[in-house]
Amino acid sequence: MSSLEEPLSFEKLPSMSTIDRIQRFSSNACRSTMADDSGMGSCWIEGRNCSSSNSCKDDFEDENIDAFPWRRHTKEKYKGNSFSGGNGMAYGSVSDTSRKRNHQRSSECDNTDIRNTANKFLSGLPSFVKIVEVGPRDGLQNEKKIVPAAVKVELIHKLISSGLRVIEATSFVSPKWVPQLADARDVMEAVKNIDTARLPVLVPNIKGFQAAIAAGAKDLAIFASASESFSKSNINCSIEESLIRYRAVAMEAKKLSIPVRGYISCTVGCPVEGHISPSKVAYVAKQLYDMGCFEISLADTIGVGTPGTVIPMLAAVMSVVPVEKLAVHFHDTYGQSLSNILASLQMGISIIDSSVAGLGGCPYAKGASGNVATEDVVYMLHGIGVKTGVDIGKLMVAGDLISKYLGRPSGSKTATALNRVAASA
Ligand SMILES: CC(C)(COP(=O)([O-])OP(=O)([O-])OC[C@H]1O[C@@H](n2cnc3c(N)ncnc32)[C@H](O)[C@@H]1OP(=O)([O-])[O-])[C@@H](O)C(=O)NCCC(=O)NCCSC(=O)C[C@@](C)(O)CC(=O)[O-]
Repeated sequence: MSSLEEPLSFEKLPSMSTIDRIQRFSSNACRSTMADDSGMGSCWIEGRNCSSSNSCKDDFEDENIDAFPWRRHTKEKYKGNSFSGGNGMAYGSVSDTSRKRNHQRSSECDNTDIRNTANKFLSGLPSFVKIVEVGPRDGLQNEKKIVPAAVKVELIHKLISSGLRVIEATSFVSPKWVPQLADARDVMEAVKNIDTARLPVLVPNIKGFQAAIAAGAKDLAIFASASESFSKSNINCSIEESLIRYRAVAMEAKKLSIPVRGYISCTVGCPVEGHISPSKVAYVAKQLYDMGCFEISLADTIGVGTPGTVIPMLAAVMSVVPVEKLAVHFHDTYGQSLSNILASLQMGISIIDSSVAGLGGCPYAKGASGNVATEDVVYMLHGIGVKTGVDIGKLMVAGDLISKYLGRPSGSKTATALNRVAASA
């Protein structure tokens, strides 16, 4: 553990005694009254007399500080400092005392066994995941309060500063349909010369394509659906009609060597049609792939999926499109995004869409809530040893900017927790 904003990774395994305790959770466990700010949840310890909450708490804290060193770290390193959101290394590393104690513990147990077990579950994961940040587009498109182009541009700059290398900037769609993005040309004009990140924009048809190219877009995305009803409500045409439009866009883009990403909405569920069959998704994915999309993002637009529905859908799509061309795009309506992402990684996916501060939702998908928060995705990925190139502290600065502008707290649990930890230090 080297910094406040880094999760406990499997390389920094908790001691065997801590794991033993966790495994000994049982229904007759006693609950301490300690207020928990560790991210571990409440203190449940089997077979202990916790009538004295202090002894339970002290004991727990002793263990917990080693398993979750940012608590000690926070207390020691943040005295008098406010959270800067800077580079992780600036926060130093776990205290020597803590390290010594960890060392003693590891000699008491067989850490090789623990490591082997961890590797069994995590070794198949990609070493690096490309995050496609969709906050400025998907994140904002549903916001009623119009965000000025200058704020959108500042947000994009801050996201780039955090290390993100693909950021969806805006959409060239009808301003009557999506008023929030009516300033697409202004945003694109302001960011078109950025060469440190790719800034794709959504286009629904040739009109949008022409406007995007004229404004300086160098990366495009087209968006189809696996649900007939959603296609109608989102882009006012059938799936087949949309594929005809998108083929025209893809052909024009090819002439200019402009890469085109394809989206498929409602890949597991539709607000009108309910369950969507994996074969429908595979059909649309193959069409997008064949028309030249370099990447296809599979969206759970209303966030109803679980690994139980996401895995069969991915399996169907992977039978017609190479897995390295696939991305996943989860909305967190039912709190299933991270488990779906982990399942997707285990299936070989290494491209994940997410939105800073958990902003988002499609205006034409009733009940859809925010996208999975980028901070939460980065926290989990770093915690399981997957690199992203993203500095979570700097990402939180971007999240703070837009959350403050919108006048509401971040939708990211990680950002909320880290801000709370920093504030209490
Ligand atoms: C596709 C249309 C345009 C069809 O809309 P329509 O009304 O059927 O189109 P139309 O061809 O009849 O044109 C109507 C008006 O729109 C104009 N128009 C036509 N095209 C454009 C354009 N490109 N840019 C600007 N203006 C355009 C056109 O010029 C005309 O203007 P008017 O003559 O009335 O003044 C409309 O339905 C639309 O813009 N839909 C976009 C909806 C949208 O952006 N949804 C959110 C993005 S998708 C999403 O969020 C899901 C995703 C990708 O994140 C993944 C997931 O989670 O599922």
